[in-house]
Amino acid sequence: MFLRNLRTKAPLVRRAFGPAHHRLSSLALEQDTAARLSPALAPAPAPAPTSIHTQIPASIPISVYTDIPDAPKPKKMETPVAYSTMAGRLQPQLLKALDQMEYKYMTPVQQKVLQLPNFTDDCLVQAKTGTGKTIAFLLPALQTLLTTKGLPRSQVGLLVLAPTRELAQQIADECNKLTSLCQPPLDCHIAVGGSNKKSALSKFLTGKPTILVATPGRLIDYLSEAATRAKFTDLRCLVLDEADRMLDQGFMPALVKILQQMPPKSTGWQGMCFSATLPPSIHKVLHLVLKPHHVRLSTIDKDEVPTVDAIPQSLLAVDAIEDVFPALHSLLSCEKYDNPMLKAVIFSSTARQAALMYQIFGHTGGAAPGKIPVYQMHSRMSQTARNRTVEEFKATQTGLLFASDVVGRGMDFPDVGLVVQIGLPSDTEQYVHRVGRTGRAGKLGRAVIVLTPEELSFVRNNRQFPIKETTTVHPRASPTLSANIIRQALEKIPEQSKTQAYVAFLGFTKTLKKIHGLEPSAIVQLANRFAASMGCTEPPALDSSVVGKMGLKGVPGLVIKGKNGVPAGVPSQNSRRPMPRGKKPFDDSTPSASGAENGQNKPTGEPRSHKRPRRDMR
Ligand SMILES: Nc1ncnc2c1ncn2[C@@H]1O[C@H](COP(=O)(O)OP(=O)(O)OP(=O)(O)O)[C@@H](O)[C@H]1O
Repeated sequence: MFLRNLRTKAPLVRRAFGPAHHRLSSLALEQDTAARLSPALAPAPAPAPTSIHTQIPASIPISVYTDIPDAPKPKKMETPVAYSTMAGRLQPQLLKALDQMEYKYMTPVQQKVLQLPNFTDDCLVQAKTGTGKTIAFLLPALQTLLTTKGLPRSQVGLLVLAPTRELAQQIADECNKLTSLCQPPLDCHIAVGGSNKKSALSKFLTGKPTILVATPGRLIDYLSEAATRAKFTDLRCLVLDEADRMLDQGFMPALVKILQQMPPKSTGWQGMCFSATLPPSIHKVLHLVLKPHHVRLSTIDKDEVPTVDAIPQSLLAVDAIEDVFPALHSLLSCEKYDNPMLKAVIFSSTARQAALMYQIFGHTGGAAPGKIPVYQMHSRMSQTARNRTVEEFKATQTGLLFASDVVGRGMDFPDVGLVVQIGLPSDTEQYVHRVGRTGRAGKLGRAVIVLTPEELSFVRNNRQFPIKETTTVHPRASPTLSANIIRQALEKIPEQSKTQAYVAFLGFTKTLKKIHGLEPSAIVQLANRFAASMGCTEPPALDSSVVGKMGLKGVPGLVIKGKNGVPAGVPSQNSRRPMPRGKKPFDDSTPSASGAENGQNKPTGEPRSHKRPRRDMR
């Protein structure tokens, strides 16, 4: 495998993934790199290398990582309990549906929830990603709906709130499977943004929506109508999936508005909060949906990390931001070589970067390894394109999905074997959820995080995760070839895409100022190097209003339209000569140099969703 036993060869690996000009550089350049990196990472100076690579100063002191704990030993599996034992406690039509879904045994979280003496208790439930929490909250809630006398089917008895449209749809799909045998039917409606509100609302008002799965924004729209509000007077259960997200500052105002339109908690509706991560910050707001004496369940031990044990987590530390795309290319090529049916999700920090990487690796740039479909998923796409991507990526056996965090939580894409995170997640919880897109339902998976020196503090500050620095150079890895393929791909990417990715990078990096510890001028410098890594010969020119909104007015290094000799309203010519340094012919000497494998001759990775992204959806 590509990423193994790094410790002995780390300096070599990092050199291998440096851009062409790094690798051609003299010792002086390497020393310069070391000086640049050490302050970011190591409190102590780097130990002198003692290996055969003595002539190469270790840019990152290996000792920094030696105390990262090994992956925890998997917990002893408890004997699974069959769903058939729930006869008498769950309605026969639910049990039959579970059987049809081939869910013979309860997962641990399902077992814990279904062993509660009372299915109508308020509860806060934590269980690892991919362990069946959806069924764990749906079953007790559906059981209540099916057994409560006097609940009119045209009234919403169960309301599930989820943070994203795709997750809401996925929950509704699972719910429909569970209720498929119920007679009379239990109708599940969905209220999410990006769809035709008028027709969905009309169906909701004229139909029998006993269950509603919604995202907060669209539900608030719905609730502005008195007739819609009247549908909730008999509410029996409210579930917050991804509860910590639903209760964070971003969603809190919307949640409060929704709760104001619901019957008061004193009417007795049940509150259920589920997530793989429950940071302490949520406890002060739990009272909004849970009674003070609610039940707390967890399948995660106190001293255990919330990531799945069966997912080895690796760090691929690159020398510099310029190395990220070539390193990713090399990683994916080697992974594809090892596993021709590779199915991977590659997360980016921003929608624009996800779109850019889709272009680099997909139809436009053609840098993906041969014969692998490439998909994109982010908030800048139309909802139709997003839905199509979800459907197709769920169904495909192999493919690369370049995604932003719209699918970072909750989404269940079967058989994803690899998750790659490019750069920092927005927070520790998001790291856990992204990793959790693989290794689901007991399957195997691996997770890699690709970090630049400026980002390595994430590993240092989160030693609870068993992240191992990666090492072994894969025999098929050819950094020169990867750098060249990426350079060629970047030449085909429209300048506008690069400018958008640059602006998004600036914005995101600024929001993470606390993590980076970077001053505004350093953020701009880093963003300008990101621009260089996209093949821009100068930083993209920005409108001064954009710069003002980001709070970066007057920060040196930015190119402002109408200033710096750049005409107003005209984008800078930043992509005419991409990556001018280190331009070299393809490295045909490596085994993986065939055009078919590396996409030199034709656009590899046929895109599956190439509808033009819609502007500013978020
Ligand atoms: N009892 C079961 N037996 C077999 N498979 C199951 C069972 N329950 C759920 N699954 C499957 O496990 C997978 C993960 O389920 P689910 O999406 O509910 O996980 P989750 O815990 O909510 O994950 P996340 O934290 O990422 O939201 C799904 O593919 C689901 O079909």
